[in-house]
Amino acid sequence: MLAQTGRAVADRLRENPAVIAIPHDGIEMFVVPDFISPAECAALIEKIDAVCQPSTLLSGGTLADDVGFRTSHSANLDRFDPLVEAIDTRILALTGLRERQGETIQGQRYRQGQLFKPHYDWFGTDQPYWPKEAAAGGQRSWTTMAYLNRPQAGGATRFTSAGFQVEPLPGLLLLWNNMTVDGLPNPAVMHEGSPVEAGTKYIFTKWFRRGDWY
Ligand SMILES: O=C(O)CCC(=O)C(=O)O
Ligand SMILES: [Fe+2]
Repeated sequence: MLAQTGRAVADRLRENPAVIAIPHDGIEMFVVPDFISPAECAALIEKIDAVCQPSTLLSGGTLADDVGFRTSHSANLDRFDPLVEAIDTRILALTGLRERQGETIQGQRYRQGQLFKPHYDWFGTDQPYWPKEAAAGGQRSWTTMAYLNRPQAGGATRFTSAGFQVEPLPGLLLLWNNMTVDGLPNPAVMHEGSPVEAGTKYIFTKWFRRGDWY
């Protein structure tokens, strides 16, 4: 099931001329330049600033005790906001995923010195949070993430095991499959939001579940 989802999305992305595959052994990753327009980036940044709160980690997880692990601010955007809805609709058309599989778009703001240490977006099924997540659509299949601006220095998304990084390029959508081609959690997709060295970094993330998130 997760293997099928992974393949269906990847096949659809490969057929789309606007999508660029990032070739890397063992990871399915793609980018779409200019997916978010400059006006949309600016509007999203305003919305993020208006509602963001200190970012959280999954409660009871092994990482939850490390206070310096994720020092950014996060904003759960209103999924019925017309701009958010429009972007959601484009991401669904791009990926072929179902609306109800998608978590609400979450904005992230990193000020100078802030970071998100190396982690997986997939859930550890041995973790205390898992029963709750299992009931809320289950495992995360695809991550979609867009850069809304470029900080003056730092803030790349570094794939720490795979050994490459994606630089914040405003408007760029980055997509990757959190699962292997066999539909199992992929150890190769460990990544971090590396520290912003100067300026502020704004992104959004939207994760997709195996089943219905809501
Ligand atoms: O800030 C980044 O570049 C990565 C963000 C991230 O990994 C996440 O929100 O799950
Ligand atoms: Fe992540």
